[in-house]
Amino acid sequence: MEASAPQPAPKKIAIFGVGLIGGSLALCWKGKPGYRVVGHSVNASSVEKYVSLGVVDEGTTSLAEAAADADFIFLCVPVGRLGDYIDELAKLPLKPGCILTDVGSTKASVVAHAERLGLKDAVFIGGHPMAGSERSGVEAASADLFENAYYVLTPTAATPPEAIAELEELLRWTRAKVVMTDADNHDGIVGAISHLPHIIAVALVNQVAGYNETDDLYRRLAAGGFRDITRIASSDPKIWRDILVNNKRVLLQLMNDWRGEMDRFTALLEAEDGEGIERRFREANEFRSQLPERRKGMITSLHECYVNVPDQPGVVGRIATELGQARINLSNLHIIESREDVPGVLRLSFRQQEDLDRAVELIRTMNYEVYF
Ligand SMILES: NC(=O)c1ccc[n+]([C@@H]2O[C@H](COP(=O)([O-])OP(=O)(O)OC[C@H]3O[C@@H](n4cnc5c(N)ncnc54)[C@H](O)[C@@H]3O)[C@@H](O)[C@H]2O)c1
Ligand SMILES: O=C(O)C(=O)C[C@]1(C(=O)O)C=C[C@@H](O)C=C1
Repeated sequence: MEASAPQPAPKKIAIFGVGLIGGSLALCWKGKPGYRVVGHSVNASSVEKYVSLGVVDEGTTSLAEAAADADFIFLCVPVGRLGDYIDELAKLPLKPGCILTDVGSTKASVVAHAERLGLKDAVFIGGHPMAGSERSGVEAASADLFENAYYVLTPTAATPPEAIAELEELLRWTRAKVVMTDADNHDGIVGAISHLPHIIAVALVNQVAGYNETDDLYRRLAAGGFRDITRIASSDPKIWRDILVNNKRVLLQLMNDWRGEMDRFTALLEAEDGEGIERRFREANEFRSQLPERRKGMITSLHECYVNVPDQPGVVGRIATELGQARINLSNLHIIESREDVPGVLRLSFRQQEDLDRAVELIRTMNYEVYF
């Protein structure tokens, strides 16, 4: 009998900080042939939790054990701790060629830190997946989190191209689109499209919470618009404390520009310049419509329609009930608009085209306008 060829050892991926992002990354490689995912936390009860959830193959509280022989190390801890982890790892005998990367929401300081330190055998490449959630912790982790999102890498002129290619290859399992830029450019752009919006959302919620202290109707009337613009105000305070302080220089400039935007709006209002206000909305609409739409596999396989519904109690429930009674499988129902003076719009999603076709027929017999 011929002896079978020896299998190459699986690539070891060590993940430090198995929370929302670390856990989601782990799930992209867990169970894939040729990979072994090891999680690290300082806390034994955290290790127990994500091992029992099946997010990693193994877990440990020992930094040295997690890092030993790792082919890839992902630092997924808060931005304020990244430098400390790099310092600790630099003291260990890392596997020659090991790729050390992070997922922090800011890049300039961590890239500069790694460069200053000059790792011996490992190569550091800054990384940042542009996907996330206001939720945190491993319970919120999902293998689909990064699908079709951008994943930024910030190599420097000194980064070996083979190491970048190796990391890119590994990241293919996330189904994200890798994009490269330098760390400073990253921090400027992400400051504007992510960090400033988080500040604005939190400030707005706190402003309204202040008014609400004397009248609870503020809270009760806060509907779609307020929810849409403030979802991210529920993000983890410690994660965001670190991000904002780390990107202070960029953010102070952006907040100055923001005050300018507010002043221009104030002037338009003072002058009752309706045309000017309309123009600002049109301009915003035009830019916003160019934002990339993130299509996840789950969503692209959906078949959707829109239904105009009058603003009357029970209409949404009636439509859902009729669909259920007709055994039409509705996979999602989203109320896009609901105000007193305009009809609401419902978005209905189905997994099968056949379900959509039957739903459209049925809803039209209920005399609601359906469109696509
Ligand atoms: N949340 C997002 O939307 C998002 C998106 C992209 C990148 N990031 C970045 O990813 C990193 C992790 O964020 P997350 O959203 O996964 O947070 P998370 O709270 O879900 O996970 C953080 C992990 O780090 C550990 N941790 C927390 N404090 C620590 C400390 N002081 N020392 C050591 N370990 C600690 C936690 O146990 C947990 O495993 C951050 O650097 C964040 O900037 C977040
Ligand atoms: O969707 C969200 O909740 C996010 O806040 C995700 C988000 C973002 O602002 O887009 C937040 C922080 C990250 O570093 C990357 C992505």
